[in-house]
Amino acid sequence: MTASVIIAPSILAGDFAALGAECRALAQAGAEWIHVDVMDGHFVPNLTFGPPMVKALRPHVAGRLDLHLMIAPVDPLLPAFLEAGPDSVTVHLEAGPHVHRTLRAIREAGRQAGLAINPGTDIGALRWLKDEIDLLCVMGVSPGFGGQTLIPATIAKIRALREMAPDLPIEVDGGVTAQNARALVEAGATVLVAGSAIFRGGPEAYGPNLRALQAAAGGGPG
Ligand SMILES: O=C(CO)[C@H](O)[C@H](O)COP(=O)(O)O
Repeated sequence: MTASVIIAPSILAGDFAALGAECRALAQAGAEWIHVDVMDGHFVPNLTFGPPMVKALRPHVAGRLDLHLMIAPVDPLLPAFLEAGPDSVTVHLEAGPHVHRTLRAIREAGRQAGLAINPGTDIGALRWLKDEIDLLCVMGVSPGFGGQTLIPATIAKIRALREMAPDLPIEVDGGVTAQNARALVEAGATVLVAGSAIFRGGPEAYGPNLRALQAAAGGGPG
């Protein structure tokens, strides 16, 4: 499993005055995914990007644009975000009101459907939703801000989810560092979203930071 670990830099930690350049610099450094966090100031206590911003970023993302919607309700804005051109769209189980319908709409639009779960949310719902999703996003922190510390119980939670869904890509988002990457991957994570761990040191450090996280995770390039 470690050979296919993907590092997905979270643009939330980038320079908001130069996001297109940041995406290009990350691709140059070897990133194959860019994780884009949409926050609504309601579901989470922070406000970031709307559909026009995601659409403007799209041409600057050479690989996969992994869109994470931290908004509630999500359905009214979903068509505009789908039209912005992401490869995958992740919505929160907690955002409701009808997540099954939302996941279906994402797949019907030809995008990969992701389901995110907050640290305090029980994993039981996965049993009923796992056939509807292409990606499970396990929050390692309470969503809203970068730079937080991983909640330790995340590791046991990922392990339990991996048992429930042996083949499902599992992304962990929030608090990922070179110190905890190996434990997260050994528990079953296949995608590591990282903001602070990639962006610290500026653009010249993106490549070394990506490679350090990949090496710590124990996988090859990804
Ligand atoms: O979704 C997020 C926060 O809600 C971010 O993607 C996440 O926090 C990444 O930042 P860092 O690696 O600095 O924790």
